[in-house]
Formats: sequence, structure tokens, C-alpha cells
Amino acid sequence: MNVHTIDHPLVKHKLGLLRSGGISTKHFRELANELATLLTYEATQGLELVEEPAEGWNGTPIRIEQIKGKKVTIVPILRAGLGMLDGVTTLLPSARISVVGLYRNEETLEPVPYFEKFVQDLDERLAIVIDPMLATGGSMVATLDMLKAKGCQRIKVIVLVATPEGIARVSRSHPEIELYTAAVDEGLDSNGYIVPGLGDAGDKLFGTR
Ligand SMILES: O=P(O)(O)OC[C@H]1O[C@H](OP(=O)(O)OP(=O)(O)O)[C@H](O)[C@@H]1O
Ligand SMILES: O=c1cc[nH]c(=O)[nH]1
Ligand SMILES: [Mg+2]
Repeated sequence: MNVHTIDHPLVKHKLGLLRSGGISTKHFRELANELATLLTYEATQGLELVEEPAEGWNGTPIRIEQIKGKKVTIVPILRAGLGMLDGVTTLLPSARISVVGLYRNEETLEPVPYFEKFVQDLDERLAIVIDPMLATGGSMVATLDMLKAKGCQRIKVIVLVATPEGIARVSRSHPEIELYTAAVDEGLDSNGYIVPGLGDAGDKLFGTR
């Protein structure tokens, strides 16, 4: 798997603030969305363009470049992925949204699926999966399995923090995936939380701590 760790100063600065203990829900939400926008800019770097005819400001015919084809579906993994959605749609305001609901069983750390709703024509779209945390990788592998079962062929993943363990697990099952992350952290603690990490991103975004 190709891992793009975005080391832009704005990303590092905002991620540093996001890690701070005692951060408010409001600030966590703002920073998660701002980071999502910055990572989306990087993840969309390779999108294919086509030239189209248009009329310029003075009525002259001109050629403009536009993103090609059926474009993109954004795939937030519930709940925490919703905390990045506004940040992604800031740059991709017309993208269709597919939703996957998964939670991690706190004992086994395995993902438990509870919802899915995909847009049409998945085989013609680039899917951008969003979730703040790639911990054991179980939730991401389950999501990628679901997308591929529906015919999706092109998938990118944006997370805020990843672990070496999670990257290894996704790489084993889905080696062709392009992953964009603000950081690759040290690893997992004995409860499966990322260290240094962010804590429970879903709880912080939804105020359920
Ligand atoms: O890589 P994994 O070990 O699978 O862990 C990562 C998953 O855990 C978190 O979700 P959680 O299960 O806490 O659900 P929530 O978003 O509803 O809080 C996170 O948002 C990921 O989806
Ligand atoms: O550190 C972690 C691991 C899984 N899910 C989270 O929200 N945080
Ligand atoms: Mg959670």
C-alpha cells in the first residue's frame, strides 16, 4: 500500500492541537474538518482532467479543464468519519456520499457492521473513505471489502492518524490502496487505542465521553 504522510506545516500544527488533552468538542470538530480539507487537497492530486468548451468572461469561446467522469463518492465510516465530512465536501461539494456504519467491539477489537448505504454506479466512481483513526485496521478492511463487493474499483483512504499495525493489516488485504494520513503514530496500547493518538475520536466529536 502506498502511504502518503502529509508533512505540511499546517497539517502538523493542526494535528498537534488536536492531540491536546482537554480539547473542547467545538475545537476538535473544527480541527478534524480543517485537517480533512488539507488531506483531501493531497488525495485529489492525481484526478484526471478533460478539456471542455465554455464561454469566457467576454463571450469568447474558451477551453476549460474539468475533473473527468462520474467523479467521486465520499465514504465516511460512522460515527467518527462524519467528523471529517464537511472538510472533504469543502473541496468536493458535488461528491455523492456513501455511508458505512461500523463500531469496534471493545473486547475483541473486531468491527461490527450495522449500516450501509452506497450510491449508484460505484464501479464508475473513485471512492474516498474517511475515518479519523486507522488503529488495528479491522474497520477499514471491512469497509474496503464492502466497497469492492459492490463493484468499486478505485479507492483512496484519508485518515488523520494511522498505526504501523493498521497499515500492515490493510496492506495485506488491499495492497493497491492509496492512504493519506497526517501522521503514522507509534502503535497501539493494550486496549487497542493509538499512542500517542487522539483518544476516542468518535466520543470527542459527538460529545459522548
Ligand atoms: O482500526 P480499528 O481498530 O478498527 O479502529 C478504528 C475504528 O475505531 C473508531 O470507531 P469506533 O469503533 O470507536 O466507532 P465510533 O466512530 O462510532 O466511535 C474509529 O473511528 C475507527 O472506525
Ligand atoms: O485510538 C483509537 C483507536 C480506535 N478508535 C479511536 O477512536 N481511537
Ligand atoms: Mg469510538
